[in-house]
Amino acid sequence: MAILVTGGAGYIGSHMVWALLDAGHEVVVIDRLSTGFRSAVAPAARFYLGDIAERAVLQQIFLENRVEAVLHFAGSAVVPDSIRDPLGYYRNNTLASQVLIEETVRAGIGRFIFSSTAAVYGTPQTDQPVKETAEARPENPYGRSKLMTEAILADTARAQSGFRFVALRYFNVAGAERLGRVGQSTRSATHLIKVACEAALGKRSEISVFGQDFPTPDGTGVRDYIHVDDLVQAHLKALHYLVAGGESLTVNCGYGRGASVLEVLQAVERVAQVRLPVTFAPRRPGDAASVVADTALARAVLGWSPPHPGLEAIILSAFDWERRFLRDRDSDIDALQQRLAASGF
Ligand SMILES: NC(=O)c1ccc[n+]([C@@H]2O[C@H](COP(=O)([O-])OP(=O)(O)OC[C@H]3O[C@@H](n4cnc5c(N)ncnc54)[C@H](O)[C@@H]3O)[C@@H](O)[C@H]2O)c1
Ligand SMILES: O=c1ccn([C@@H]2O[C@H](COP(=O)(O)OP(=O)(O)O[C@H]3O[C@H](CO)[C@@H](O)[C@H](O)[C@H]3O)[C@@H](O)[C@H]2O)c(=O)[nH]1
Repeated sequence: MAILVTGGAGYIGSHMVWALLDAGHEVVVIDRLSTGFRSAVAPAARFYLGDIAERAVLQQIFLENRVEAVLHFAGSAVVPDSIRDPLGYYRNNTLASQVLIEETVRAGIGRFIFSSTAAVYGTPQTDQPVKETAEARPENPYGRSKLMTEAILADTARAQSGFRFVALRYFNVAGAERLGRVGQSTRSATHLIKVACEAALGKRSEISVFGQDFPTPDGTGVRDYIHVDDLVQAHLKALHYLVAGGESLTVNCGYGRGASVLEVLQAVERVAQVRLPVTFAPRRPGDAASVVADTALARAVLGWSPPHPGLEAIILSAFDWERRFLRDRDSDIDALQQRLAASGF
């Protein structure tokens, strides 16, 4: 039996593929390579170049492979892009997901894990950390496009007794795989930690802090940054949960710890031992002030309680990947592992 990973050539999906293979699963990937890379897909995975909105390619995959679960990462993931191109985001995150869900149900596959996001909360109105039961009030089309897909999944699971899902609401994912086989290679990245690592290595001439007037302790945006390896482990737990007969579930994936933009930039400066070329800019449209996960449900129901590496350890893994990516793709993985171990990660 195989696991289908949509978006398996992307940042998080490529880490997932390695982890599934390591756990002994057969893995099938579909990716249209819009933001992902063929080279990021582990060689042992079976790769289909295609769009999840294309029914024919999905039907071919389900015909040619005995798929027991779908892990759905494919999507568009950049908040500011969603403001510029809302229809593109609804098309790719909501409508294309609807096609995938429909074909999954039609193929009789009853287990589905969805990459949702903390962006569904907007800036939570209740006290933080935010629980899954908090009212979802997304502040941008990206968050709304994902929330609609959550609704499609919930309604489908209510109507189809054989179909169950876990929607994982990721907080801000960062870092590179501990083993160094894969990392974040996103072109023209907008993610704070990646952008800051690029600036530290001279790949960018400056890094902007978007907004200093948020209602947060230092006025800059606060997020719950989580290491990609820990997120991938949450998916393995979610898969076991569904296989064991667990009911459909929507659950946060974060550490329950917030860091401001300035705290992240200071940590990058400590890790990289450089001063960053920081400039200050107005708020970025669609950005929430602060969002930090309540982690109780993930611990209680999935048994997922990652060891909470420090922010610097997450940044170090991202920075080392970025440097290897820049200088030498064949650099010594042992040395990287030793540095990560020495950092307590
Ligand atoms: N990175 C984060 O911090 C974060 C946080 C919350 C949720 N997410 C979600 O996790 C998922 C993966 O994010 P990522 O950071 O790895 O992004 P990514 O852009 O690196 O990966 C997305 C992958 O999906 C592929 N893809 C996009 N649309 C497709 C389509 N219609 N058909 C086939 N392939 C398609 C892309 O080519 C890419 O390989 C996304 O759904 C994103 O919304 C990411
Ligand atoms: O150059 C930059 C980039 C970001 N930020 C700020 O840093 C914070 C984090 O921004 P970013 O790294 O772009 O992440 P988010 O906009 O929070 O979105 C990420 O995290 C979400 C979950 O919280 C995911 O759903 C998205 O896919 C993912 O891009 C925000 O306050 C931004 O305003 C800056 O100040 N300067």
